[in-house]
Amino acid sequence: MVVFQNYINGEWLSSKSGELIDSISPANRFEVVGQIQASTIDEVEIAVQAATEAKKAWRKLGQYQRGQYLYRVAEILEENLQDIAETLTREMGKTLPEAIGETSRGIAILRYYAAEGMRKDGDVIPSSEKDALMFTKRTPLGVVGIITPWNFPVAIPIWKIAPALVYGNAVVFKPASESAVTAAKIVECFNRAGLPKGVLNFITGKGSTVGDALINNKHLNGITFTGSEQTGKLVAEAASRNNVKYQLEMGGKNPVIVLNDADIESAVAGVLSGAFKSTGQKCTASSRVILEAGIYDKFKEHLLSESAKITIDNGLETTTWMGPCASESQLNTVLEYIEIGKQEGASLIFGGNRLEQGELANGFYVEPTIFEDVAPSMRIAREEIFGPVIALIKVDSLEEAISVANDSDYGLSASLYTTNIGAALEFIDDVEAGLVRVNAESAGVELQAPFGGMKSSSTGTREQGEAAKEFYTAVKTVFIKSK
Ligand SMILES: NC(=O)C1=CN([C@@H]2O[C@H](COP(=O)(O)OP(=O)(O)OC[C@H]3O[C@@H](n4cnc5c(N)ncnc54)[C@H](OP(=O)(O)O)[C@@H]3O)[C@@H](O)[C@H]2O)C=CC1
Ligand SMILES: O=C(O)CCC(=O)C(=O)O
Repeated sequence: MVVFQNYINGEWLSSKSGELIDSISPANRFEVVGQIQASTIDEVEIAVQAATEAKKAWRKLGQYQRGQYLYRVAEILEENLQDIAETLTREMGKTLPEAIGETSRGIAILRYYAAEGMRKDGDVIPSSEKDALMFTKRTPLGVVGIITPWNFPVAIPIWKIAPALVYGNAVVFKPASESAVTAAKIVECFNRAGLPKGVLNFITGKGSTVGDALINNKHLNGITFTGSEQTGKLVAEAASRNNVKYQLEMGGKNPVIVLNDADIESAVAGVLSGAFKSTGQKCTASSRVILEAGIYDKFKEHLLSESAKITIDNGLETTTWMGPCASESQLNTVLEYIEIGKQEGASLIFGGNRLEQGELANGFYVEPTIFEDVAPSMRIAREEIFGPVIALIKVDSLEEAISVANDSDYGLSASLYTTNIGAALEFIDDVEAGLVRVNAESAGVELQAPFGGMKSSSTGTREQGEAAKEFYTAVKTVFIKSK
């Protein structure tokens, strides 16, 4: 059994608790992928102290030199791509091609932020005084706490750690327990790149203890979090209490509108991929499919025939299109929502069952599931399920479709399928979402563009691309006169 330690002040260390947590494979509950430390609250404090001690030298090193470290991490991650992608699939369940894609994305993110090392960190602003020089200069926050979920175990940690580091912050990183082995392997790439001690610290353990101690630590200068709305609220409360800058990425209930004039093939392909890839466990996953009445029957028929072709099995098998849910609790949530949908009076027209034939009985497999006759007020049309379940909703016009799409507490991603440019422009203008997609699926974000949502989906400034700088730095406005 491989045991993964914490990484604090440049050293891999076992927790003083002496307790370990098994990280199991969702494809087979009897396979333990590795064991992680059930750390103590004191160890969180030690990790924050290590970051606090390291932050000044790291800031003084300069942005260019910090970027050079990220290039080295990218190279090491690339050398280990296959192993890390396989670990991701074994630990979290998504298919190997998806895991390879995600790990490659992690490498690209590292290189993007490595190059930030050579980009500007301020602007010159004309002063009203003729002999003065006035400019802004970005400065790091100091110590940033990073808490990540299990659904993108490589990409999300990297899209938080890489900008945090290049902009000069020291980091304490607590990953989701369900994907902590993959996270440890990512941290090892930073270690092998020779990062100065204390600049990146990694601590595992339960969210309710280790995560709670981190978000309530008074020495943090920033907290970035991706996960559930419930935990996000706790992060916001703790950060507000301690006057710490924070950024939250939480849920979605992402609509896909398909108009009568849409290309059916492309709309069905987009819905299948957006709703069922990664077993629907993306905050950008499509969950409400809002169809104009004139295309409803044809779309439904094609969607059902394509859904029937989905192969479900262990993500390591080359023939698998969709893997298991990431955990037993996630599977149970999905099954509960399927029951809720039936009780609410929606019609189940595809799937709806746990899969338990042969080896599948040892894992957390569920069929892709499609409901119709779904009213926008039903819970399956309002609450985030985070599984392969979609609700078909019939509407009579674009205006009604946008109104249904906006009738949600969330506003992360929204798609429209149409060949009418006027309809596309109206949608772009009126839909309440941070990611607005036309003739493209709701999931899948580009690393160089801002990522985040409206309403309950996100709080704080955007992640990724250049936008990340807003969160990880503060602006100093400098004014200089010659005498
Ligand atoms: N926006 C997104 O991308 C995601 C959304 N979700 C949504 O959340 C639901 C539940 O998933 P779940 O994994 O339970 O999400 P959580 O919000 O519980 O977990 C996200 C992260 O927060 C940590 N955490 C948990 N409790 C606390 C706490 N009290 N203080 C500080 N950190 C904490 C977790 O640690 P630990 O793993 O140790 O509990 C994990 O690292 C999903 O069904 C889905 O709807 C989930 C994942 C990603
Ligand atoms: O759609 C994507 O690629 C990213 C989704 C995401 O960030 C998430 O599910 O947390």
